Amino acid sequence: MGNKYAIGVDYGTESGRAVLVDLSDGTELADHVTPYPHNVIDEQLPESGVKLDMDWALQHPADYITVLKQSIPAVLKLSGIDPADVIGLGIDFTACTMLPVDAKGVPLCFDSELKDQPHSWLKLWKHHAAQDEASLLNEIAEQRGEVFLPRYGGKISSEWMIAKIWQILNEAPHIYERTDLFLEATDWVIAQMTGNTVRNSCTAGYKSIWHKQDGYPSKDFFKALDPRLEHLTDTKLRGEVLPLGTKAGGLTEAMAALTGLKAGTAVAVGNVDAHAAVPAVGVVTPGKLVMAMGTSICHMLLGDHEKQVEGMCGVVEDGIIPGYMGYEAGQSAVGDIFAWYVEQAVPAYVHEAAASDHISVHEWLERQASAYLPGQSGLLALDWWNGNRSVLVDTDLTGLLVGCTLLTKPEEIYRALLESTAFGTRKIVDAFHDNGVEVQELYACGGLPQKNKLLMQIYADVTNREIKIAASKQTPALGAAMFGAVAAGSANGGYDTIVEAAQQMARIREETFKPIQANVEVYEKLYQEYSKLHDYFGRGANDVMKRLKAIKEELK
Ligand SMILES: Nc1ncnc2c1ncn2[C@@H]1O[C@H](COP(=O)(O)OP(=O)(O)O)[C@@H](O)[C@H]1O
Ligand SMILES: O=C(CO)[C@@H](O)[C@@H](O)COP(=O)(O)O
Repeated sequence: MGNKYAIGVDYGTESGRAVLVDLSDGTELADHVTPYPHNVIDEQLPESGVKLDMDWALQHPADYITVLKQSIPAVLKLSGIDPADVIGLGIDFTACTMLPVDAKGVPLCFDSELKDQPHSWLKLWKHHAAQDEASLLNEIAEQRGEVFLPRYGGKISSEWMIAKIWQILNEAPHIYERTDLFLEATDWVIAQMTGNTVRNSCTAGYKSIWHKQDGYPSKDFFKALDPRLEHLTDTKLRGEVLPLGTKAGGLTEAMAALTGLKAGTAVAVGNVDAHAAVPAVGVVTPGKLVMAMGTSICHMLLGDHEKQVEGMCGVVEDGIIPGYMGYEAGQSAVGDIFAWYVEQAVPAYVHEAAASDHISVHEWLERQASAYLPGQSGLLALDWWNGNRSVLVDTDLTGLLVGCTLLTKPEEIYRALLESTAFGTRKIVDAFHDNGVEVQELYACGGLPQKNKLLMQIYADVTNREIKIAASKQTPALGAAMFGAVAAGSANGGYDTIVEAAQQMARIREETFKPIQANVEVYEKLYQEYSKLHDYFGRGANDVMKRLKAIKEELK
């Protein structure tokens, strides 16, 4: 058998990327990025211009097919390989990114009667408008002593499936009625590729409160939320839940024509972006926390036992690597905070200086900020520009910057924002480690480790741990390709397990970031201050952030 290949497609927040990988050693022969034509829809619906409320974030499902149509032929062409040698395909996605579909699997937003109605659209992971439903769900689950709650750190997030579905039911009952299935976008794309609608155990476990042994929460629980939800899991959430790496089916003739691949090519069940990245950096055992660092951060960790950790996103058996408990935590905004600052708050002279140095504003600010020592700016920030996903699990929290004076410079604020996100990660690392899920080493992948060395050094200093960096620029896509190879199986030139695939294909860089002791000591002091602010504003001593939000909403 000559060389065999797999393609992984990573569906991020703003674009989809395909990577074509040699299965013998993980070499990436080609990659291609397709920005979503409609990007994130958070102000008004396409065509109709219907305005969206605060905290909404939608996407256009057709954009995902555009990614397949553009990026797969592009990687085939760039690599020059014979498409018949591509034996497996995998995808990974942001999550919970969900949509309502009709009995034929067609998104309701494609229906001309419904397309002007926001709830018929696909809700992106960072759609945060279902907080009321999430809060009530948590209250009811706690009162009833639901056993699932501790598995999700004590709180179900407004980003996840049940809160989003409930919001649709509350605000647009007719859309709920018209829905045949609520699907994760990752499962919908797989259904388009294979003609088979199946759910994957990763999104079902982390985002839809599904458990390998117990299944979904009871009908009684759903009835207690709202009698109309009583049969949700047998009806609109029905469907087989398959483990990661399972073959969902073969590529359809229509998709083969669209992509240039062979019909029947093995396609793995869907996966989540951050989770797919874990085997792609070679992590298949406990103790190693993988950070997928981009617009947000997802923190992924394996454990031998199910432990309770405050505010984690969840622990799911086989949720990342079969045979282990997969733990997830996260920060809802990281790169997004830096983007906000660069786009909304940096003075014109900085943009001009960056342009004249032929570097990006981020790079200019990083260079200037690198000249400061930890603590030298006198600034401290809370990283809640898009709420707090772990450990407080509260999307109504907002950002904070303390210590500004008339002498404060943009690069000092930029540095304080970088540091605030590192403190947020430290909270998560401590929450795991102190609750018996050990964190010995950190691994980083995603866009940020490639873009900002200062950021990575700050993370090493704040967490006092060495950080290893993924060699691939498209780590989740590489992981998705590895799962595609597992779906194909060794008999076809792939692999039988993800562990075997990781042994052959995963790669990290030689360069690592090691903590610098002098920095560690200053950051320890700053972290103690961060923790005081974190608890004061985040644990109810002063709910000013929520009151400000309420006043803003009243004035809408
Ligand atoms: N030099 C930089 N330093 C820090 N952040 C950056 C830099 N350049 C871009 N970013 C941020 O990187 C984020 C995009 O990360 P990336 O991993 O490419 O995307 P995604 O999260 O969609 O997968 C954006 O939020 C952007 O603000
Ligand atoms: O929430 C998850 C995974 O559970 C992510 O999909 C979400 O944070 C989006 O990730 P990106 O920032 O687009 O890489």
